[in-house]
Amino acid sequence: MEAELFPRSRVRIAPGAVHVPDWLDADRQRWLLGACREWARPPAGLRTVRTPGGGTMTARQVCLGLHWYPYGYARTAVDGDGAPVKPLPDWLATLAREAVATALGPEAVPPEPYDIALINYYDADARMGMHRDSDERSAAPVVSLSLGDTCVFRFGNTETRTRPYTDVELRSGDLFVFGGPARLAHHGVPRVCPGTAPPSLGLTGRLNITLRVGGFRPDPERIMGDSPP
Ligand SMILES: O=C(O)CCC(=O)C(=O)O
Ligand SMILES: [Fe+2]
Repeated sequence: MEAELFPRSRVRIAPGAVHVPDWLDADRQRWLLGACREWARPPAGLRTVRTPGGGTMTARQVCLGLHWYPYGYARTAVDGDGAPVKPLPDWLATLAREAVATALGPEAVPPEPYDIALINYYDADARMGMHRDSDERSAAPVVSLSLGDTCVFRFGNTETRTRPYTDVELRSGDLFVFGGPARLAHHGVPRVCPGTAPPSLGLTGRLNITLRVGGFRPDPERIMGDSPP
């Protein structure tokens, strides 16, 4: 972990997109990491995501609340072991609301509860291409929490996958929230910086947790999309 002379300050990266450095203290990071390790176990645990074009995502993923697959949501791990997705605990939904209030202000906290978490694990070579989080039906802000290795997080625009964008260093404990006019901005992770996790955390690699509101009706088994890859 790098130690600055001055603490890093919060930055509004774009209207509706705010980076809050060091939002999670060391104890909360450890707690969250312990929880991620449990969620990553089968059934419906950490998996490699296959894309419809025949490729695989380099970040591996586990979901809570609803299961994301390219490109929709389901109640079971339709592209994994088929088991029911693990529930999203109330404390994590509450943490998401606190995050939005901190980053964007209390008026930006959505009325509906956060009901989806996507947890991505990046090893030293993993990255994530520019994309939009557009499979949800709600406009509620996306909350992103980072643990472990630092990464370069690229936050772009709603129109194109390319410039203009801003590269932000996300470190262990950082919060990033994007909502309002930034909710559908393209973003990605071009690079992880291996060996930069705080040694006391005990994680090799990087974990990112995004919390989202699905905005789906309670019933159907497969909520969007057609067949899994
Ligand atoms: O790992 C990150 O910081 C971003 C993850 C992301 O964009 C996603 O899960 O959709
Ligand atoms: Fe995303």
